[in-house]
Amino acid sequence: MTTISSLFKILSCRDHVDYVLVVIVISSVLWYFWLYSKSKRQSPPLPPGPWGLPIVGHLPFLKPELHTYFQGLSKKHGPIFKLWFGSKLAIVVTSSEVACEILRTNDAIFANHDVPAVALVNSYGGIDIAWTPYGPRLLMLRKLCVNRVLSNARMEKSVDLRRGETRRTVRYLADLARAGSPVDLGEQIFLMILNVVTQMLWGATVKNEDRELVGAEFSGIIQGMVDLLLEPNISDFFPVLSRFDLQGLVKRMGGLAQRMDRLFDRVISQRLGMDKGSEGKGEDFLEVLLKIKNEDDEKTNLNMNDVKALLMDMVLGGTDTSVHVIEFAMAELLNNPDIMKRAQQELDEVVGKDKIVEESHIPKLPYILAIMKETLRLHTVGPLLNPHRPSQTTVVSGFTIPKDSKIFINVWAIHRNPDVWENPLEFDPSRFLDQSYDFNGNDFNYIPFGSGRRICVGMAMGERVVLYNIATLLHSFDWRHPQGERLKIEEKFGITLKLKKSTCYDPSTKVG
Ligand code: HEM
Repeated sequence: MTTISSLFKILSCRDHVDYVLVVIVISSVLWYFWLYSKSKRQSPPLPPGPWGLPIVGHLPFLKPELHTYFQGLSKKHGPIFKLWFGSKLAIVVTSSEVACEILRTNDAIFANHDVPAVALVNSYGGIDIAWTPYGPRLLMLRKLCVNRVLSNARMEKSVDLRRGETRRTVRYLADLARAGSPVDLGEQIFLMILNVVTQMLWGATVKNEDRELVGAEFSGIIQGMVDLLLEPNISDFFPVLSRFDLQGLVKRMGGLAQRMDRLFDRVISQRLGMDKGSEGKGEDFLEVLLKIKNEDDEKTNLNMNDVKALLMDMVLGGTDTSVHVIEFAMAELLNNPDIMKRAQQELDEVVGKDKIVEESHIPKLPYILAIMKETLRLHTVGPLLNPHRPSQTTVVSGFTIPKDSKIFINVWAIHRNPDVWENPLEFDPSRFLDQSYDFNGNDFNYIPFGSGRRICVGMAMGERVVLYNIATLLHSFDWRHPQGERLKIEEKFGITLKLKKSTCYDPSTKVG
């Protein structure tokens, strides 16, 4: 009672009424700010996305050609949308602006990859470049590879190893051409690139008589690993189940990884057994990596498993990608004889009709470079990059992207955006002749090698190998479809995009 009566007393006094009004106004303002800051503190929503089923989420609805499937969904759900793969949240990005927010503005946060269960097995526990999370160790490994193993200077020293392999394939194709036999070019390109890559890895180490044997064993293991990396794995969608390896994929990868490890041991012991005088002559990658391992440098500090994991990266990263770029380029050229003729004219002018192509000619072949760029635009062999993973929850384009979600950047769809590319489905290398796009990932409308901290470390080697081999195939032969038909160029989605059906070609020899 006393309180109420004193309140009345206060209110009855005019000074006190003013006082109360001031308190009410201040409280209202404070309350408003509290509400405002509370609403600010609530995180923005997750990106939109289609409905999924309980537990399995969107898994039952996925289509094998993920790149085209995601492109279709983006038309309905926008440039950034979400899907649940079991308990894993996937975020799909389909615009260069959002890709830039992820790969440039927030690059340090998103510069990690989501390691599939099987990849842990064939990468010595994820210690290689592709799976090491962003941090000092990754920076050290990448620097070492870019500056010392895959650098342009190092490439120069291994020119002879690459030339030998490519010329060997040309001689074989020339024999087939003379006999009038059509060529399964996909198979030949695979063997040629595999040999080129292995020559660079240990070509100066493995003796001639052992080469075929190592090559055959190696090729079988690589194919098996690529297939396993592609297989959808329950352990990745429900990590709590991973220890059961319900599909036995980890076990199968373990078998292949053991075979590969034995093969690495065999090659390494050959190199270690070589007499001191032969060191440095061949300049293969193995020799360089072993030298780095033996250096007394605290910052580098590689052990033998690190060396093997890096060799694995180069094999897996270097083979499939380059093979498919060359295969797509040749298929498009077969369908576009005018473009093939223009490329051959450039080669005849720069190289000469009766000479053979050398890597030193490459900087003088802008049209061949434009063919490679256009092939990588239209048939982006790394269509979704290697999915990135944020190390912390982040806001992108007004949406919350939770820590550890799986980020797919649909570069394939970005490269076909009609607002940027005129007639995007047409194969037209001349759009690259003005040099406005390069491979460095600075313009997010064109990022075939990725961009930022996780951009491909083998870009210099990939560019060289692809250009040199396309140039050699076009300069040495005229190519035709055996039945003279137009090819149906269909893509097959995988860790790398490839031609659905390998095609037969009719080569006729220009120079032997
Ligand atoms: C034309 C040929 C090639 C293309 C189109 C290509 C494309 C790519 C792409 C798109 C990525 C993923 C970037 C990302 O996740 O953001 C990548 C990563 C990588 N590439 Fe390549 N690549 C090629 C050749 C090579 C070669 C020749 C090697 C090695 C000898 C190589 C080794 C790697 C490695 C180790 C990574 C992982 C980098 C990391 O995660 O930090 N690539 N490449």
